[in-house]
Amino acid sequence: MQRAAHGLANAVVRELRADGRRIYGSSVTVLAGKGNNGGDGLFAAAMLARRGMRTTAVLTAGSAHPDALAAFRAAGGRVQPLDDANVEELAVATAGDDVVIDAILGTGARGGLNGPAAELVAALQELHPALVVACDVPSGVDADTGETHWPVLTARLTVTFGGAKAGLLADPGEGCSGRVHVVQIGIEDHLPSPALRRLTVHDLAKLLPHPGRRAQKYTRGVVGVVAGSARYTGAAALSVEAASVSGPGMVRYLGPETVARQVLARTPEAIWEPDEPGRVQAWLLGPGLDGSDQLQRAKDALQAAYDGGQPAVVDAGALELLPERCPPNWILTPHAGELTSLLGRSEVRVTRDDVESRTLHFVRLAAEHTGAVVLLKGATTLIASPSGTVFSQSDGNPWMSTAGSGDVLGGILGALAASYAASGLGDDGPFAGIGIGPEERWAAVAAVGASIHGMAGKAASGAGPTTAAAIAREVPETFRVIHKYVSA
Ligand SMILES: NC(=O)C1=CN([C@@H]2O[C@H](COP(=O)(O)OP(=O)(O)OC[C@H]3O[C@@H](n4cnc5c(N)ncnc54)[C@H](O)[C@@H]3O)[C@@H](O)[C@H]2O)[C@H](O)CC1
Ligand SMILES: [K+]
Repeated sequence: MQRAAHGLANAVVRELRADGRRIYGSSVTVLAGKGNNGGDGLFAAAMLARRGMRTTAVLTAGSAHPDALAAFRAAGGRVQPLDDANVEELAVATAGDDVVIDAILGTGARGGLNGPAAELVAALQELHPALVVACDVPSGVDADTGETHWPVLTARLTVTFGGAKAGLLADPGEGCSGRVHVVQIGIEDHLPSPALRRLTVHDLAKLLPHPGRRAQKYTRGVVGVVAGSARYTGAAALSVEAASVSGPGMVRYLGPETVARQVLARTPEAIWEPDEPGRVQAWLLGPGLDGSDQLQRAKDALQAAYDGGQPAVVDAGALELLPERCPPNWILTPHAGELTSLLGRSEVRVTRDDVESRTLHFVRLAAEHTGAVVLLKGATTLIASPSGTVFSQSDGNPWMSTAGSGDVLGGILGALAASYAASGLGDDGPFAGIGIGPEERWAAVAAVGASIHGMAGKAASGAGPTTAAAIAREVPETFRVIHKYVSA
């Protein structure tokens, strides 16, 4: 607990300094619950009091961790028990402080806040305190699933202990947590393996496909793309362009001649396949599909992938063409609305809102029911393997929610699937090298793609508007940025 409290107190000091504020004389209120989460908060506030901060503890449950409360009082902190009569007054006073530490509920929470604590947090959320730092998890966020129970006080920073909890890596929980800072407290070796895994740029540097000295275009991975239509020519152009800049040996395009002309105008390196396509190592099916001819081409390609054991990235309209059970090297890329339809195929009747409030639960369920890797697109992208492992990537920014962005993601994924199908997923490959087991590797491939897409989108956007085409154009530079992290 002391190490946790030290980590929390130091993070608060760093954040205040980054805001250009003095520590001495600044004010902090810790909202302290009755358990060990409150204990962490009170011990941390005692340390801040000893550094000259004006400190108040609002005891939200009447009692508090005895030793921590004693330490807080001994350090000169002011204690304010919360009750029905002083909610408004305490909310206004707390909101005016330089820092609010949310230490009401942590991993011991069952459901969300209630009573005066809930009223206080709801009022504080409306008053927008200058700086909110959550202790371990924002109170009201389920540490295991990321599900949230209103009200939750949105944090700028969450200081968590031992490891990033799943609830901080899955929406809606991630959206309430701000930046996450992990404090090592010496229990790491005793923690179960994380329920969610996030690939870092260092992981990506180890995993990115690299052509061997004697590579040639057929050995580096050829991807077949069935996308677009007379009505949605852009989807074909964007997904083929994105695939071609993501490292395959070649991109074969299947679609109507009118669309192929526009595709080749943007990506002359692609090969149009008007009839039986040449050999591919992976498929991308679905962006912008419309009309019976394209749907038939997608059906034929899906059947060829199924019969040939080839990986397939299945997006948008092609999601309607899936067999009852998919091979584990298929990557489905629904958004929340498409996930509800996917789940409906196995009689799971949910709404888009249901999915968005329980993203981790439903992405896992979809992978289990379909047998495929399921990549659920969103502010945080979750990638579930049918084996139950989930990756969480959150490298992009909200400007990427623009037309065609999903088509670009599909192209990146298709190219990576082709490159890795040619080599890299074996037990002697880079995925095994970072502890990714054989049943998780296709989910990891999808996580690599989601991360590259996010990084490219954030770079293309800077802090402003961008387009899907600009995201695709940023992919080569993103590979170069990642490559800088290759340890010498
Ligand atoms: N796990 C570890 O190795 C460490 C944990 N640390 C900190 O401890 C908390 C978890 O503390 P715990 O006492 O188990 O529970 P909480 O403090 O999270 O919850 C407080 C208490 O409140 C009651 N409660 C449960 N649900 C509700 C609710 N919805 N409304 C009101 N009250 C509720 C219940 O009785 C709980 O016991 C962890 O987050 C860390 O901050 C250590 O510091 C580090 C090691
Ligand atoms: K908390």
